[in-house]
Amino acid sequence: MKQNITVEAALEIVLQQAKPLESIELLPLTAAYGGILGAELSAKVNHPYTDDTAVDGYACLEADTRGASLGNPVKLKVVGQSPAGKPFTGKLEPGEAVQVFTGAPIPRGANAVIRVEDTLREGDYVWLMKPASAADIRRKGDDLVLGQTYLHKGDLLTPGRVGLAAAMGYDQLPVVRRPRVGILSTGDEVVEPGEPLPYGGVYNSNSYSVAGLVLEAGGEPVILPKASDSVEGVRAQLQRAGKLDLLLTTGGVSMGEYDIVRQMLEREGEIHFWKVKLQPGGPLLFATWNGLPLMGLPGNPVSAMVTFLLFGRPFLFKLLGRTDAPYSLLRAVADTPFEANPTRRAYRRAVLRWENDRYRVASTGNQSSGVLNSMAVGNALVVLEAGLLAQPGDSVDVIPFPGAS
Ligand SMILES: Nc1nc2c(c(=O)[nH]1)N[C@H]1C(S)=C(S)[C@@H](COP(=O)(O)OP(=O)(O)OC[C@H]3O[C@@H](n4cnc5c(N)ncnc54)[C@H](O)[C@@H]3O)O[C@H]1N2
Ligand code: MOO
Repeated sequence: MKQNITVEAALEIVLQQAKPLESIELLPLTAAYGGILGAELSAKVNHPYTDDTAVDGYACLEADTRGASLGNPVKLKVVGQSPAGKPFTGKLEPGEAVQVFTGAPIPRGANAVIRVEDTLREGDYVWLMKPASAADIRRKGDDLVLGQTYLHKGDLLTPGRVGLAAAMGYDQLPVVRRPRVGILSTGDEVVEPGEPLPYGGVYNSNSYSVAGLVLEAGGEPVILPKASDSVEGVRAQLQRAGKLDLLLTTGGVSMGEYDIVRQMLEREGEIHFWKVKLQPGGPLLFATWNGLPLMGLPGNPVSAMVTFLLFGRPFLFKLLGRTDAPYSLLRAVADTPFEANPTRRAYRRAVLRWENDRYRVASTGNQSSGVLNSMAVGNALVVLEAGLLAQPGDSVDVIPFPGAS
């Protein structure tokens, strides 16, 4: 078992254990948002289907309209209408115009369009106050070319991408199965919200904050009932939960008194590392139990969330084959001091904002790992290498919380 390793070394071990999921399910478009695309997708159609008009107006021959102006309008005969969805099927001849509506195909014989506001209709005729031009024609395949690949394996299915898939002709999408992530909170003092809180008790927040993070990373959280005090009890709960891809436990890792989970690991597990040089979250543990990857998140509410963000989220991204980064890093100007940890890399909760063309960050205040409020008020972590503090005005590295603003 490795101990007291760096964040980078720990992440490498975590990622080594993350095996991309092979299973793909076909989901209707409305169920696909937030999922990860499991295959390359090429367009089944051209879009636009054919050359069409970008404006409401009249299609005609450009040569017929050259020199048209308010003082010298050009008169064309209107020979038909082409609303979107009901294309004009005839052929336009010189001196003629067809009334068209945005999205309608350009009739055969026409090569230009004039906007309706630059015309005057008079019975079967239309006066053009300007020359018609080809600029308002959208060309066949301008957006999508039949057979070309536009969406890629590993893409996060954002609303724009789901919309694009629909435009490409797909009613169902191959989506990577969401990894099932068990969440097991330990600790005798931990009580479920809604129950009376006894002296010295604390409500279970970890299961719920971490479940939200799992969901946000693309996983399916499975909150397990509080661990009973035997390995068999935990095993029975896990069996009831069905097959898991990762088990997250919270609590009980600080001094190796890892209670049931420790017993489980001793009997049938392998600990890959315990303790990482970071704060909060120093006592993080990572193991394999009975073939199941197990991340022992520290019990302190902030530590559990921060370690999930730094290690659990990248693990799930790899399982899902996501091609986007699990989190981003940017630079900001510190508005308040940020305290260093002498021996570990520190991640300080902060409020990040954009002001006068630059990012600025301010501490959320009390940085104790028990102050969960800081994860609600804050929207970012300031990253400080061991021994390096930051003073107001210094430029610092910042990780914005994914999905927060
Ligand atoms: N003597 C030492 N004590 C501690 C050390 C150490 O190195 N030596 N490390 C500290 C650090 S750092 C952390 S982080 C915590 C981690 O402790 P554990 O993982 O063993 O967690 P617990 O002791 O079970 O709980 C810590 C804290 O968090 C509260 N908690 C636990 N579970 C939940 C939950 N589901 N929801 C809300 N709050 C929870 C618990 O009541 C404790 O207050 O250890 C330090 N101690
Ligand atoms: O690592 Mo603990 O999370 O410092 O509080």
